[in-house]
Amino acid sequence: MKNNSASDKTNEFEILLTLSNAIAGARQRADLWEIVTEQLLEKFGARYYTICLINEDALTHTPFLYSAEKKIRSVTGINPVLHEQHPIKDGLFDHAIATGEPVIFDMQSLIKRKDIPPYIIHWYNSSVKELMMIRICNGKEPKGVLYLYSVQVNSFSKHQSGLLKGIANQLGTGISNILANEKIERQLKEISKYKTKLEQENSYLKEEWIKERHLLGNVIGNSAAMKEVYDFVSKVAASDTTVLISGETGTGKEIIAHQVHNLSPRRNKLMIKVNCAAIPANLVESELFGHEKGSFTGATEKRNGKFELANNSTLFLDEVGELPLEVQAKLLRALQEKEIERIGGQSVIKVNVRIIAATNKNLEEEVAAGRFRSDLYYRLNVFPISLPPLRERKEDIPELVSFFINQYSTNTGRKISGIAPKVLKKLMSYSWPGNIRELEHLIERTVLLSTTPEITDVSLPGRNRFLSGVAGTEMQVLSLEDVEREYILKVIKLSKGRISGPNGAAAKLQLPSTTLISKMQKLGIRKEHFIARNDGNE
Ligand SMILES: Nc1ncnc2c1ncn2[C@@H]1O[C@H](COP(=O)(O)OP(=O)(O)OP(=O)(O)O)[C@@H](O)[C@H]1O
Repeated sequence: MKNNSASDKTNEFEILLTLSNAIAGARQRADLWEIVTEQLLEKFGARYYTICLINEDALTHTPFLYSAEKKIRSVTGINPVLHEQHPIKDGLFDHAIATGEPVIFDMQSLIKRKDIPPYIIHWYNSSVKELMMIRICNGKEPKGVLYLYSVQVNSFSKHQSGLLKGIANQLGTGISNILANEKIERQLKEISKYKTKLEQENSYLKEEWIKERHLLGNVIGNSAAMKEVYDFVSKVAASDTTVLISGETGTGKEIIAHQVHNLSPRRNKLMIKVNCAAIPANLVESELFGHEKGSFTGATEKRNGKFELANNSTLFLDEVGELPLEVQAKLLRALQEKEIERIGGQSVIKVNVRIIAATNKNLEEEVAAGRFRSDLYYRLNVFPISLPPLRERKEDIPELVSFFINQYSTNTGRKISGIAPKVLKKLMSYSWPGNIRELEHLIERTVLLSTTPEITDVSLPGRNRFLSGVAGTEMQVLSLEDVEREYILKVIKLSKGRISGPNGAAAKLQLPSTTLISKMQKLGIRKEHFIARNDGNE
């Protein structure tokens, strides 16, 4: 294509038309790659090509489309398509942009120039003899440069200028369309990721909503101890006061937290729960305060924390005693300042959150042991509500039992009408270390296993720890070991968990503390037995 006769002109026009149509139809990079590789190169006698585009910084350019790297034969083995940012002012790229006309270089002489860009050296080492460059514009805006490489000398000619300029213009429009498509695809992907995240969040909220509705009105118990709790709940609910609910495991701390929230002006929004013990220590902070994308390894997405989710609502911090000390400091700050900062975030976010915290630990002891910040303890302990263990409100057992029988027989479709009085007596004589949760699970199991309309037996845990003084005629016979164990536990609790010293359990039992400790080991009494049941009165 070196002459410029009339028939060549017609030919050029046809080529331009064909290529323009093909380029206009390209939707993706792969389409354009095929057109350039299969239709354009040959027309110009080129073996390889690169299309380099100006980056957003307007200072550098990067390869956008290029010959299949496997096909390039380089004597050094180095691929000349360098996937990096090259300065626009590299003496060639800027020259092509500035002239707007095709520029042709003989590689032999080009290589002798000072400060030639590294990619030129590599193309030279790939047996390239000639280079032709043309600016690519979208309308008037320069987008990049098309580099055509020939492995023969005198392949390119100035006569090809008109055709090449026409094609470069078409390429400019085609590339802009492809970039716009890629941007839309990226955005769609983002939207779909965001949608999945929202769906997950939504299903969490729905679950909590169902739970909350279910819990409303289902707080059972009319004992004096529970009436006192309800009284506290009704007094504190309407305010924004921080509530600290304490009690052994399974005493209903969460159900009471829901009650406080549901009686508060914030009830139209969901109470958000964080179980501080269930989340690995290194993730609690992000769970509470959220994080920015890339703020730590694994933070691939920006995430809002539960504090933000609970804005204008209630945040329930379950098992607050398990919070690592450094997160305690951040929680304190959030409570004091009423603002939070996402991990890796640059700004603070104002939040209006009512806090309800719960713990089955004795937080005063945790403070004394240096495991819980005293300033945070005082911040949380504004309005304490202590839930009694089930063994201290045994009069609630019959009502709870019939409530759970009802609930589980409805759920499982079994027709269980009630429980035999002797079985109820057995339940009332048990000490319920797992409290209402333990009772609930036992009834659930029993309902499933029951073959009669009335429950005639229950299977309590192996070493049944029955209480003395049970009303009724049956006397539960305990092993001596069980009695000893119960008694020692009782004395230790009476001594506020102290074993040795003048007010310790050993002194009260008139035993050397070493003897008491070895007895405790023999009987399997561990610290959590008397610390968890901090106010037991068995
Ligand atoms: N007064 C109650 N009436 C009816 N069900 C109750 C009552 N108290 C607790 N429950 C039920 O007992 C189970 C345990 O209650 P909850 O989770 O509120 O206890 P918790 O004190 O928060 O326990 P943990 O400290 O182990 O988290 C739940 O299924 C709850 O519905």
